[in-house]
Amino acid sequence: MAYETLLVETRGRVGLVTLNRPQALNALNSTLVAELNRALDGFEADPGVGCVLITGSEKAFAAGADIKEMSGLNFPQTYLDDFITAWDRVSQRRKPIVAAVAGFALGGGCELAMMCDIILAADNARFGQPEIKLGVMPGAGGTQRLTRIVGKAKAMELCLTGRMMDAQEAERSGLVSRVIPAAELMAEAMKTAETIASMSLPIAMMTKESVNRAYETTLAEGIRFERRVFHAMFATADQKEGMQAFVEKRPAGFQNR
Ligand SMILES: CC(C)(O)CC(=O)SCCNC(=O)CCNC(=O)[C@H](O)C(C)(C)COP(=O)(O)OP(=O)(O)OC[C@H]1O[C@@H](n2cnc3c(N)ncnc32)[C@H](O)[C@@H]1OP(=O)(O)O
Repeated sequence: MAYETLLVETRGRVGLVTLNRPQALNALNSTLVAELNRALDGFEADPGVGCVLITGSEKAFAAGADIKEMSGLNFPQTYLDDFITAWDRVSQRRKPIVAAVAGFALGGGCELAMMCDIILAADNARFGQPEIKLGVMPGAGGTQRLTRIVGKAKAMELCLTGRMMDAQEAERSGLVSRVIPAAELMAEAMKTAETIASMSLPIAMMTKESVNRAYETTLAEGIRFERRVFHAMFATADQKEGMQAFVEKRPAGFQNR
C-alpha cells in the first residue's frame, strides 16, 4: 500500500522512514502518524530489518503536531479519541530506532525524536517544546521524557518559555548523542543504523529493553533485570558465535537466534 506522507524503503538491514510533508514542515497529522505506525509495524515484522532510521527534511525533522488539524478539537473529542496513544506506539517498538534530526524538531517533533532510541543531530537542528505558546503543554511525553533526559531545570525552562535549543546545547544536555555537519547527517546516521543492524537482532533488542528499564524502575530492580537478561543471552547461538569469532580473530556471523 502506498504512503501519502512518508517515503518508506529498506536499505540492506535498515528500515528507512522519511517524513514527507514539506509544505507543512513535516507537521504530524493523523494520516502521518497512522502511516508511520504502519511502516514501523512492517519493519517490526520483517526479520530482514535489524534497525529503523527515521528522518525528515533538511529544514525540519517535524514542526510538531499539525496545529491546523488540532485547532478545532474540544475536550470530549481529545479525551475520547485520545489521539496521542497512536503516537506513543513508536516508543513501544522492540527493534532499535535511530532518529536523524535536521532543522526543526519542535513540540511533537521533539517528542517523536525522544521516543526513538538514539538521536543524531545535524548542526542546524533546533529542539524545543513550544506548546505553551499555543495555550497547551507537551502532550506526547515531552514533560516526562525531556525532564528525565535533560533534568528539571532545563526541561522546565524549555516547556515554560517555549525557547528552542540548538544542536550543541542539545548535545551538552544529553538529548542527542552526536552533532554532525548537516551535509553528512544521513550518511552518518545510515552508518550508525547499519552497525546496529549488523549485530545479533535478539541481543540488540534485549539490550534496548534493558537500557529502557533504567527509566522505569529502581536501580536495584534494573540491575536484577539486566542480570537475568544477561544470563539468558548465553542460551543464544549468537553469544556462542560472537565469542568464538573473537577467539578465532574473525568477524562474527550472527544468525539472529
Ligand atoms: C504533540 C503535542 C501534543 O505536544 C502538541 C504539539 O506538537 S503542538 C505544535 C508545536 N509546534 C509548534 O508550535 C511549531 C509551529 N511552527 C512554527 O513555529 C514555525 O512554523 C517554525 C518556527 C517551525 C518555522 O517557521 P518558518 O520557517 O517561518 O515557517 P512557517 O512559514 O511558519 O511554516 C511553513 C509552513 O508550515 C506550516 N507549519 C509549520 N508548523 C506547523 C504545525 N505544527 N502544524 C501545521 N502547520 C505547520 C506553516 O503553517 C506554513 O504553512 P503555510 O501557512 O505556508 O500554509
